[in-house]
Amino acid sequence: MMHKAGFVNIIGNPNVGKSTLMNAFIGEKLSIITSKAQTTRHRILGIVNGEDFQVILSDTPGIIKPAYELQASMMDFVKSAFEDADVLIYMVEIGEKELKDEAFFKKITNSKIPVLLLLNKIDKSNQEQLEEQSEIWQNKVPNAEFFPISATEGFNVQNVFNRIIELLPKSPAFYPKDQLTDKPERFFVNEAIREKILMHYKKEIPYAVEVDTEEFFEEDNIIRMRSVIMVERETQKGIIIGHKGSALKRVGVEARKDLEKFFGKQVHLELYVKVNKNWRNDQRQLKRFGYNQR
Ligand SMILES: Nc1nc2c(ncn2[C@@H]2O[C@H](COP(=O)(O)OP(=O)(O)OP(=O)(O)O)[C@@H](O)[C@H]2O)c(=O)[nH]1
Repeated sequence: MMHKAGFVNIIGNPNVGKSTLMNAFIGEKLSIITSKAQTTRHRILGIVNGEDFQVILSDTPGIIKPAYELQASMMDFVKSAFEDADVLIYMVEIGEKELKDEAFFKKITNSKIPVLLLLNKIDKSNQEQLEEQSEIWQNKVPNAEFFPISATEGFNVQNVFNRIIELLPKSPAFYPKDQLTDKPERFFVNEAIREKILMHYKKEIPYAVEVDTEEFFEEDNIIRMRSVIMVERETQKGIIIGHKGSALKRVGVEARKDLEKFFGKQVHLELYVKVNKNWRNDQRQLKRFGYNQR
């Protein structure tokens, strides 16, 4: 039996649905999803295994013009997406007319790697709009194969996946077949907590937050975790904690429930909040959180 394996990188503007698609492929909630832009900060590797294939997916942060150091290093992850892929997925959404970064757009239209152009969220459109946008995008990226999809409804998702398998090179697997991701367990703890923070706090708070899981200790029946929520200012700390600790408690309870599902085990999660001034602009700290590869 012929075995195929390779790397698929998903790129596109913030909030178009890249994480949702990756999770639809994988069938697990690996990448956090919220309705705020810039949810994804890292490249996340997700692996879909079949008897005769292994698809290794990277979900990249949305394309943005960097305004501060964190964003600059996020864009480094995106650049690296062009270097190691066998298939590129370029995702746009209904209503989107152009890519903000022209240099980047050129890279896609000149790509030597096969490009699948996915027009996502078609569940939100009518037939007329769908036809109009399909034409616009096919003209803009003539080198790509075009698929209208709905990542949340699962429309056309299987066809895209089948096409990926066809395009992958003949190769043995790169990772053990029972592996789902290259990220350590602590990473998913951080992400689960960050998801709740994105959901429950407004404005600049989620963007000023980093989560670091300092302890992850697995016993027979329970996993004990301790995580610190870092903010940039004292005022933000107060907001995160909330009146009599109620806001923080809600984050903890909801994250714990998700983590219990994810790990299939009882979880004890201890959360605390710490002020860490300016972490987003500090090269050394960004490196420590795994952002900076320069
Ligand atoms: N209606 C509709 N909404 C969708 C679809 N796919 C994703 N969304 C929603 O779009 C929002 C953003 O989805 P994400 O998957 O986080 O987007 P992303 O491109 O990974 O975002 P960043 O990480 O910020 O780059 C979420 O609210 C999703 O539920 C779809 O097919 N239809």
